[in-house]
Formats: sequence, C-alpha cells, structure tokens
Amino acid sequence: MHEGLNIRSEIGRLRKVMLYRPGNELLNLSPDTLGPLLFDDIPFLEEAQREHDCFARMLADEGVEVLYLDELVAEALDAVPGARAEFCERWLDEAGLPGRAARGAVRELLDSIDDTRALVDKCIEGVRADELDLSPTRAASLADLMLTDRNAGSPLVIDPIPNIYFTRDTFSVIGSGVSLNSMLSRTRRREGVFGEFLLRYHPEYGGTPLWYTSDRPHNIEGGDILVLGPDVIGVGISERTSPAAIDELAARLLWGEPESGVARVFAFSIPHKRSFMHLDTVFTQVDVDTFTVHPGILGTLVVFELTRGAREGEVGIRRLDGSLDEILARALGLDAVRLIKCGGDDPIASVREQWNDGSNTLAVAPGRVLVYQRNAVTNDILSREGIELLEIPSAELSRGRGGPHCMSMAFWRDAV
Ligand SMILES: NC(=O)NCCC[C@H](N)C(=O)O
Repeated sequence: MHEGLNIRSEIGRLRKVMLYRPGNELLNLSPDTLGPLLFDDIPFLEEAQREHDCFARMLADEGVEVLYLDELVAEALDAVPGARAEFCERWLDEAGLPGRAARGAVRELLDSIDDTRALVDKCIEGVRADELDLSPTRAASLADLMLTDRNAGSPLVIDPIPNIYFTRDTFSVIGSGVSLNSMLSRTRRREGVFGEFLLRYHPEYGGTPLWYTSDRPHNIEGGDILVLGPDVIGVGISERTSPAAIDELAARLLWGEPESGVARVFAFSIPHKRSFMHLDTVFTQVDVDTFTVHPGILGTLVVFELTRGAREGEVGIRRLDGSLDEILARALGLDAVRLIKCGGDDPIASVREQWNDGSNTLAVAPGRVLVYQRNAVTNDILSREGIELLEIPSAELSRGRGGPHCMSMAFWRDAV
C-alpha cells in the first residue's frame, strides 16, 4: 500500500495511478458540439472502453494500483455528511443552467440516484431534456421553456464532460501536493469540480496541500506540468497555460508553506496550436536520460528558469540559451540527454504520429513505457533505442487527442 501522494519524477517505478474509464458521456457527443467540447471525432464507446480496460490491465500487470476518478469522488462525497448536496449545487453552478425551474428539475433527477458513483457518472454524462420533469406549466421562465421545447432547444440541457478521461489535466500531483488547475475552456473547467471535492473530502486525499487553485484567473493545465526531478519541474507556456499562472505556481512552490521541495521551475514556450496543445504532447521522458520529442519543437524553443530570488518571496527569472537537449540535461543535472524524434526523420510520419500522441508516453519504470500501438514508426525507433514498450490498442481513445500520459494521473512513484 502506498498512502497519499508522492511524485518526484516522471519515470520512477509507478505504484499508484488515477484513471477514468470513458462512459456514456461520449454518447452525448454530436457533430455540432465537437468543437466546444474539444473532440475531433466521436469515438465508438464500446471499443474505447475495451482499449481503456486493456490500458488499466497492463498497468495492473506491472504492479500498479489503478484508482478510478469517479470512484474516488464518490468515496469523498460519502465520507462527509452534506458533501453530496454541496457537490450537486456546485456542479449545477458550473453547468451554467439558466432556468430556475430547470435547475430544480435537474436537482430532483440527481436526488433520485441512490448510488453515489452513479450520481457522479450522471454528472459526467450530461442531462437530456427528455429526462426532466419540466412541463410548460412548471417552467418559470423563458430560459426554462427554451431548454425543453422540442423545436427550439437543444436535446441536451447540460452538456457532457467528455474530456474527463484525460485525468492528467485538471489536477497535477507535484511532490506530495497538488496543483488544482484553472482550465482554459468552459467544458474542462467543469471537470475541476470533481478534483475539488476529491481533494477536499476524500478520507485519504482530503487536505492535500494545494500549490494552485482552480479559482485563480490565470489558466494552467496539467498536461503542461512535468515533474522532471525531486526538486525540478517543467511547465509549458502554451495555448492552455499562461506565463502569469506559472509565475504564481512558481512563487508558491519555491517559497510557500508547507514546503514543496521544488527549487527550480523550467518554463518552456511552445507554439500555441492544437497539435502542440500541452507540453506533454511535445515531449515525455522515457528513461533516466531519454525523452521522446516532437521534431517540430527542435530549434524553436524559448525557455526560462525560475528560482528563489534574493529577497523573501521573490522569484528570479533567467532566460536560457541552448538546445532542448542541453536545457533538459541542465534540468536533470546530467551531462547529456538523448532525444528520440517522434516519427524519426520521416516528415509525414512525425506529424501524423505526433497528432496521435506518439510522443505522449507513460513510464511505469525507467526505460519501460506505455505507448499507443498505432504509432508504429515511433514505437519501432523507441524499441531499437532500447526502450521497452507496452503497446495499448488505440484506434478510438486517440480520437480525443490525448495519449497514455494524458489519460493518467500518477499518484505515487518510487525514487529513481
Ligand atoms: N495532456 C493532454 O494533452 N491531454 C489531452 C487533452 C485532450 C482534450 N481533448 C483537450 O483538448 O483538452
């Protein structure tokens, strides 16, 4: 048993991880909502679940304890009297439902669900108008009527939360604390509520030190945070993560109480576009001195190092010169690191496989990583370079634009 949280690297033997198995929320995706809900296509649910179960089984076979987000949230809500009702109200606020009567009808629907995990799953699934008892006579406002009128409104009163299977993003374990992230998009901000309650009320994880909180105005997402070593993290300045959020996070990690153990924060500026969405779609660590990288990033990077400044509470910032491998070697305290290019030197394979998360790997131990099976060119190169691969079937899971690293939140790793 590994109690609590302990993440001081990206590669130490993985002991405990949090996943979320895709569920009925994917059935509430439709062509018109793909854009705002950040999907590129609609996955075939049954197959996505089969692939995800295979992912979870491979982790378990490696001796990793696999926890599920919805189960943890349900345990948290059951642990404290009143937590379930508080969660429902908070989730309703975040859903942004305009009509008062509609809100009451959704609350009734939630209250009719006995099992708390089923309640949590319902909140992820979304709510359709035809599930509600909201006759025109009960509707209190135009907003209520528009929500439920077959000809005027959308069939969905509350959207699904389909990206929640990317558990990497809404909160990030750093050391034995957590950055509860402030997500950029509306759909992903709604995910934050689940982490918030887990970290507030869960018997084991409640009371975890928070290095950042989701109510902060500056956006930061977990895919941009890589724990490179016991005292050093990397953060992407990206489409999703603003420099101001990194300033705040760094100040807290470097100076706050309780101590985080972090003494250096490397901020990597990456292009603001969907294929480079987060730092972990650009590079991930596969061994003590080895990373797999998107070749598109080589040569274009601006990097800063943030450390304690001279005066209490002050953060010193230095712009770093050098290539990505030199900067990563400096961060890890090594003479050199090896970068393995996603897709090798083939310009089409490299962009195609990066689009399908070829450089988004999850290490279960140094030199042993989970990868998507579909990225054959990259996987072949990694194997030839001596990295042991566990390949996950990935035809459907990849349609959400995230790989094994995005689909997992590591809770506990042994020291390297
Ligand atoms: N860390 C990651 O890169 N996560 C993948 C998130 C994919 C999701 N569809 C999103 O756009 O946020």
